[in-house]
Amino acid sequence: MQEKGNISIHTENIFPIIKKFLYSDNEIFLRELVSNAVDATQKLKRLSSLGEFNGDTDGLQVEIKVDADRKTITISDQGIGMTAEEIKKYINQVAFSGATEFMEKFKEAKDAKEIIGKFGLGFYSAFMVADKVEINTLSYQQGAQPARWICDGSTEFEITDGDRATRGTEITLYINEESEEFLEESKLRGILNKYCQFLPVPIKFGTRTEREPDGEDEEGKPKFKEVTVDDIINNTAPIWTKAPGELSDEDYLNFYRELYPFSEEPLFWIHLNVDYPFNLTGVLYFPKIKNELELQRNKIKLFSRQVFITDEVKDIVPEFLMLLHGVIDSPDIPLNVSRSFLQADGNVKKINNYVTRKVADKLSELFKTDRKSFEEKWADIGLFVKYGMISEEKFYDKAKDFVLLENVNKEFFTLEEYHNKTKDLQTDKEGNVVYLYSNDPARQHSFIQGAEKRGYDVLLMNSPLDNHFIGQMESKLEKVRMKRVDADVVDKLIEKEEKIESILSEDQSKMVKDLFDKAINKPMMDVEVTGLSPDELPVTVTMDEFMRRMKEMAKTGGGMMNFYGSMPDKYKVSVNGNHKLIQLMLNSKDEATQQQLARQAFDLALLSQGMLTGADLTEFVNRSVALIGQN
Ligand SMILES: Nc1ncnc2c1ncn2[C@@H]1O[C@H](COP(=O)(O)OP(=O)(O)OP(=O)(O)O)[C@@H](O)[C@H]1O
Repeated sequence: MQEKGNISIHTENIFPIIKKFLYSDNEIFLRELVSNAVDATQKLKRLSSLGEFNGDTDGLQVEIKVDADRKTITISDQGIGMTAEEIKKYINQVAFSGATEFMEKFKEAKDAKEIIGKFGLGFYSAFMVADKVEINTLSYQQGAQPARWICDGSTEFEITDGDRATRGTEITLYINEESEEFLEESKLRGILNKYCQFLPVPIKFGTRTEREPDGEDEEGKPKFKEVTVDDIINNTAPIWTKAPGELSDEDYLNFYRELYPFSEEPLFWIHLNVDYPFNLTGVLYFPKIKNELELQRNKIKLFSRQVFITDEVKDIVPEFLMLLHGVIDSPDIPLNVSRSFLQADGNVKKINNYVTRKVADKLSELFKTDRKSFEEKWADIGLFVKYGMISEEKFYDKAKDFVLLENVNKEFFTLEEYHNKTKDLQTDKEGNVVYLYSNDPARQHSFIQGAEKRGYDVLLMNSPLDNHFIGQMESKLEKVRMKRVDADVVDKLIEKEEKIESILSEDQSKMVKDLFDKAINKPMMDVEVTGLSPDELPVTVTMDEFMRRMKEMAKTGGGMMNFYGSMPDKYKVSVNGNHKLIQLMLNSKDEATQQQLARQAFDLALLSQGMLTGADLTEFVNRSVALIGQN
């Protein structure tokens, strides 16, 4: 038999065009051809289980070989094979019908890349790297004749009788000049590891030597011999294909190590398994995140029936879940994922919601069953939970019951517990419960101490997301305000009805203000004389909560925020009129001494917050030395 024909493509130059646009990703030819070989093998197994094929299906494998001299790569399987009729139908028509459609769409397309993503490349992706492709195949059907198909990348093909003696298909690629890199064994191995690591049929790529026990020597010590075995590059039964009940913790940990060698152990994991309304399996691991938000991304691998697709899972899992590691396998996601496809696909949204829910459920379960360990892991989990709460409404609704607030004394509270803890002492005159927080306990030590002396509690909010988280809590929690502990003097942090009166007369207050204004002599320092408890510090320097937040936002945001960003830093200098130092100042009639005392008290306030630097610090030290010397 010999038959020549024309593949039904109207445009002659289809391959050069496809090649050109797909060049950056041309390694996927191997994924496509190996998965076809795996499919053919799986089909045979299915026929066997249906009783439609009676031969042996044990030990079926797919083999990849490179011949650097002949410049060929062959992919062979022992699957169902094809008859000449089937080649015509599946290769000439089916495999290439995509190409025809592709060309039609391509002609009117504005963005070629988008179009490419929508089409399964399938068999003809072979022409991205090969000048000529040959199929040698023998169908499993009784009495089938072997067939050979050759195509040189033009639209012409040739089918002849083949000489293959065993069932299955062998595809030979005659690698073109630009693609010779694929003839390197290490290159090919890398691609196989990337795409085929978990395919369900053993993939053989060459051989390797192994040590095998070989009896005992004269002294009774075990002997070993070197044997050559097939190098099977894949794990055919990765854990996500198994039922959770069959798996131990060690299995999950081992799989994690297989995915991410040299990584720290994960904190815990979730086994995903759903078959309605979409199919999805997978295992997601919670890594130790700490603060390296950016570094951790792109660690989830996406598979479709155990074929690796991509590790860019944006759009398939919500943004915050991209911090997780692991695998997701869904046949409902096509091999060639394109952004536009994902955005339009209803399943993707459902997958998104499902994964979010499962993650929230798992966290909730951990919290309920072992709160102590949950608290211990909070440094890692916390960032993730907060990220989720900020970015996903659905996640917020679940996480609000297990998100923890940590105070500066390393105690943990749920939102409800914290509210109950603080509501009595920390409610202001407008009925708002004011949550105090510190983003830098070492620096804000004196403020924290002051607040704690009042019986107030101070939260620790020092993670990179806390600014957003604080904003979110205020908008979600009714009548809760957040204030950084150094936003004002402690008496005014939480404004109450009762006021401590200043013992100074109006004139005296005015005098003290003038004295300080003069001594400080800085336009960004606003002096205010107020009556605080006598045991509060004589001078405290603060920046208003609103102003500080606006400035912080201006650093990251733009637009309206620029207005605040461009304003100079403004601080409030609260002078405690009830402190005995102020009396001392007023009693001294010598203005120079008064000035010196005012400046010294101001500098001490700056010093306690690490704000005293440069020439001011030097001057302070000199002045202090002089003051000690006076006694
Ligand atoms: N190794 C093989 N053994 C048996 N049949 C094969 C083999 N390779 C390809 N075929 C047949 O050719 C058809 C076309 O293959 P092609 O890869 O282009 O598309 P596909 O596998 O159906 O879909 P996809 O675009 O997702 O790869 C297959 O559906 C299959 O029937």
